[in-house]
Amino acid sequence: MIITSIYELLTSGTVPVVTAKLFLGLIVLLFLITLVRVSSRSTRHGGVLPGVPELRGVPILGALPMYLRKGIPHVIGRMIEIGGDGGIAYANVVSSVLVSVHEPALVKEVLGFPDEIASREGDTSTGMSWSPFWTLRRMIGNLSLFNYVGPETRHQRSVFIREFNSTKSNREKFPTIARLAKQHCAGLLPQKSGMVADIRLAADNFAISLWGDVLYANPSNHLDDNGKVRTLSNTIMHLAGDPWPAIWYYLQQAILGLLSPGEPTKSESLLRKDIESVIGRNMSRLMQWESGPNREMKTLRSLSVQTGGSPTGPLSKFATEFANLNLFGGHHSIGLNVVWAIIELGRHPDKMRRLLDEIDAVTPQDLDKEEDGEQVKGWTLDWTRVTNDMPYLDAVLTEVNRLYPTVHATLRVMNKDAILKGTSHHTGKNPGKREELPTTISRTEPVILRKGMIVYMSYWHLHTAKKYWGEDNKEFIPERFLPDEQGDKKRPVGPLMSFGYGPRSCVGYKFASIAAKVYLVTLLKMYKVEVQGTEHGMKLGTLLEPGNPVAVALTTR
Ligand code: HEM
Repeated sequence: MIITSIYELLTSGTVPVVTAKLFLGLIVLLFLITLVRVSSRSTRHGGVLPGVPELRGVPILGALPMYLRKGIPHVIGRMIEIGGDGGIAYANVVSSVLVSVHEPALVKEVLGFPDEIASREGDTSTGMSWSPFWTLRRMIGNLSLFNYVGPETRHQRSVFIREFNSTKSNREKFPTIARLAKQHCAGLLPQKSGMVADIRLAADNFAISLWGDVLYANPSNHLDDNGKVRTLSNTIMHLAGDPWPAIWYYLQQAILGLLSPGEPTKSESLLRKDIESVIGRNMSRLMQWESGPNREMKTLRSLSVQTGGSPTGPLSKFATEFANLNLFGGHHSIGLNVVWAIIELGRHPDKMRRLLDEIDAVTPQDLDKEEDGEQVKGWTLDWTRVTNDMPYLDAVLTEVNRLYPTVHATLRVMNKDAILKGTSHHTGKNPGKREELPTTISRTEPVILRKGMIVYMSYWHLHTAKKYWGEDNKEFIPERFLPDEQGDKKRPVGPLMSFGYGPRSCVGYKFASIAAKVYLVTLLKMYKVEVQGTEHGMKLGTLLEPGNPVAVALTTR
């Protein structure tokens, strides 16, 4: 409230501009001094990281100006450059320490740490955390599996895995995925061929509709309230990856004492209200469905029942948390997979041809089939054929996830001091039997990661570095994942972690992958797709996205 009043006063024109600037400057100075004091309390460790290259910034603030101006992906990129073959570098941001670990063996070691040693949020009791997961938690309302730690996590993961990563449950969801993919693709061409569509919007809408149907029996989830789910999801995604909400939060919570730790700000509360209204509307749909003649249990209810909820009525705590999380997660990852695949296939007509041949082979035209009791001509998608008989499709998606990992980086905040064991090995290949990948780490003493340090790991770097992938590291070559004509796999295959690694890796990727595959196959089966323009750019924000909209011209095949 005070912030809003100050802001209103300063922008009302009643205070001279110079006074306003001086006043704001004073607040920022006050904030930075407190930031230095508080952060130094949480990361007091002297000597920072002996022997590890430092990305130097400006006095006192360190890399903060770079972080605020260019974003964290840029800071990570610079640390990777200076860290080189050592696989590790650091930067001070005021007196927080950001570390980049970017050598596969070391990354696996950090991602393998249990929660008590390293977690996504770290200690948030000071009200300050650079971790985007801390901002995310305030926006989507308390906890989700992303920030849970402790013994309960294992049970939660197993429930998710059963529901989204198991063959049995994805096979059950397959008819819904295939039906919605057909409906959405057909909807792209209401009147005439040659129409241009925004493929990002189209694929996101499919994904939102799919989640709506699977969770709540609401396939029009993408249309309700003029596409509110997509807008909300975009807002959450962009705010979570932006450092400013963390700074403003700290200013309001720790300096001005306007909030208790973890309490959302006014704008975060408004966002939460919007989320609640979307979920409330979806819950009414679910209740309607459950009171109807259909006996099939929707996924959200199933998640609820598996975690102690009753078969009707309010959801279990776990299922409610997932409903919140789902507003942010799940849509973009499916949509982006499709968009990058279309961009790259558009750039490589030979690879598009090879994929089309495979699609046509598994979806013969003029197949006589029965739909709603009538014999119709058409094509159909079959679970077994998509999952077993489409190796090229699989290779295309794997290559898309290599070059464009939607989650391009992650972080862990150290909760305790821990030795990075890999750094005690010396130069050479495959030191000990701990790691299969070549490593060039050369160091005389091991690195000790200290409590409070924030360790970033760039999946995108691991996926595209020349030293792991060879000379054609940046090229789109799905064939690298297939055997050659002699049945040999000759190309070097480096580290692949698009779905994370270790005890907190992705629990939903198989569902996401089958959804992206089915939509892609359906789109390419129905239309000749021509990507418009060549410069789509690449934006490393919270997720890895194209920098510009991707328009495609569609002609019926
Ligand atoms: C192409 C699609 C997807 C990609 C690229 C992706 C990627 C990832 C990655 C990289 C992580 C690990 C993050 C880290 O190391 O900190 C992760 C974790 C997670 N993912 Fe996914 N994901 C996808 C789809 C999904 C779907 C559909 C769900 C919904 C069920 C989901 C739910 C989660 C959850 C809950 C976690 C946290 C798990 C834990 O902390 O134990 N993901 N995902």
